[in-house]
Amino acid sequence: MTPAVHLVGATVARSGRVVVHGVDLAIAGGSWFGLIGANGSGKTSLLRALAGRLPFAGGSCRVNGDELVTDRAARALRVSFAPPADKLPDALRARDVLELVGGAIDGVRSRIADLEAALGLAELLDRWIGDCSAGMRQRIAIASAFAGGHAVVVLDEPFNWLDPVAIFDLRQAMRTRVHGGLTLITALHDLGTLATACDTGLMLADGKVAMTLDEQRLKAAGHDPQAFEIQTIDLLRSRTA
Ligand SMILES: Nc1ncnc2c1ncn2[C@@H]1O[C@H](COP(=O)(O)OP(=O)(O)OP(=O)(O)O)[C@@H](O)[C@H]1O
Repeated sequence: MTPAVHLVGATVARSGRVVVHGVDLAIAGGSWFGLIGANGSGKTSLLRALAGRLPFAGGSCRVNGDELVTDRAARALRVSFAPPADKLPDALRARDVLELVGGAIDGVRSRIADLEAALGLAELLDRWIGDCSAGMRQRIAIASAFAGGHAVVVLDEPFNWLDPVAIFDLRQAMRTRVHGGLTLITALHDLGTLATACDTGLMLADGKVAMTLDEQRLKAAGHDPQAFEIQTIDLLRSRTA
């Protein structure tokens, strides 16, 4: 079956320096892919390029079979990406942001009804972003990634700043969406979520693939998250030493 996302030799440069070197990965439709790695290992650069927010410097990037490596605009249309929560404009309300991304608010709310409770959105809609806490901004940023009804959604560390209840509820709601066909790609620093919620993934180190996490490996990780955490931390330490 054609992967929802297929990268071959994907390369990304920042300020003229290559920071993602020839990454290969294939993500099945209707699955949750987790990207892990040390600070500065290239996760955000790779995800921003996939979502058309940065150019690729080389390689191939297919989305549902279509080659889009040189077409940033097409990637941005096909792959939704949550804006960085701290970059949301203070002078807008949550409902303005959601309408900018997804059109009339009633349509957006029906599209994200299953996430509304997890994100506590009803209480946020009319709040000015300038008056929001970091966790509230993160809730709005995540809601906006789903507002357009995309089938492929990229979230860069979505659980940052969220309280434990929101993390639990959002993880469950996103898992249910993945069962329903969503392809979800997230950078994560939380190995527990990787082990228990993701279907596949990989570890980046210095912009290169350091470990591929296939379905079998993550299933085993889900059965013994502690052992997985120890092995993964050891590998992360050895790759950043
Ligand atoms: N705007 C930028 N301009 C130039 N270089 C950048 C920029 N943003 C990131 N980089 C560099 O690109 C490399 C990869 O950074 P990136 O943000 O992709 O890593 P990351 O794995 O997402 O890190 P973190 O876990 O800290 O978010 C780093 O060496 C970083 O210094």
